[in-house]
Amino acid sequence: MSDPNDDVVIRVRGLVNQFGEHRVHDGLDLDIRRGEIVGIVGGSGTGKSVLMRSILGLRTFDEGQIEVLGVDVRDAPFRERQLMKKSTGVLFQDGALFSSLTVGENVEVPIKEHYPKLAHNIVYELALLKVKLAGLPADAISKLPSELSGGMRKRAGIARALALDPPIVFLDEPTAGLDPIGAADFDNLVKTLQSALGLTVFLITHDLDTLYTICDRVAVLADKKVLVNAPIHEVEQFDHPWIQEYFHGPRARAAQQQQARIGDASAKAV
Ligand SMILES: Nc1ncnc2c1ncn2[C@@H]1O[C@H](COP(=O)(O)OP(=O)(O)OP(=O)(O)O)[C@@H](O)[C@H]1O
Repeated sequence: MSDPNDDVVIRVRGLVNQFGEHRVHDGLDLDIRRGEIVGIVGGSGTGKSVLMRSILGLRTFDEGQIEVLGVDVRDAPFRERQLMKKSTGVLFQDGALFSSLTVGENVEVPIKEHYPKLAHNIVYELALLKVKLAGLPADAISKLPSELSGGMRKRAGIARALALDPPIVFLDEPTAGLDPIGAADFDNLVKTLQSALGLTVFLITHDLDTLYTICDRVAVLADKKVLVNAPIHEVEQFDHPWIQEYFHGPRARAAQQQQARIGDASAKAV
């Protein structure tokens, strides 16, 4: 199915997900290209998390085909699927850190799982590197998640998602529960990681500021499909009631104005 020369790193075709009588996805297609931050939006219950879990191989979908980095997430041999797993880092909505482990130990979990023979001091150094990459102070490595603020816990989650240097990361509502300054800081971190590491980012969000500030494309889930997957200014023009309400309501206008102010400030700074 995939052309090795194209730059699509996640390819979803004809995806169907159904729970009993309830069909959540019905023939959903989606392409995500290397190095892009793609915001996944849609009303509550439109199946954003189910889509993410399907791509990650955490849910057995009912029909369709999904490839990540050219590997069929369902039908490829076990070894290839394991390699694919190493190539994807995930930050779940609640952070999903082990509460009884320190931040460093949390980051070490995937490293130890995939490289069980690595010397302890090297595992520690790698974990420290990821903690710093996520913008945490070095001493956060020995803290328990409960000793950190919400924003710092999200950063610890990012450090763990980056533990194995994956080229693709999945973020589920990363700015939910953060105050506006914390959310903007987190957006900056994601953007910086994208440019520094060339990361591809699959980003589920309801946060309009995030969509306007850092997303290269926005994919809208509605009517059991991806309605549109395009730069935000094209998405805004798409003729669909949910899109019109979402992108032209008062919250969207505030986000657009904020984005225009940022644009003006950077133009003046040049
Ligand atoms: N394990 C499950 N069993 C039954 N129904 C499920 C299951 N997982 C998800 N669903 C249903 O699938 C639909 C999509 O759920 P999903 O969590 O993907 O939505 P979402 O778009 O991420 O929503 P939100 O924005 O509210 O987080 C919902 O109606 C949900 O109830």
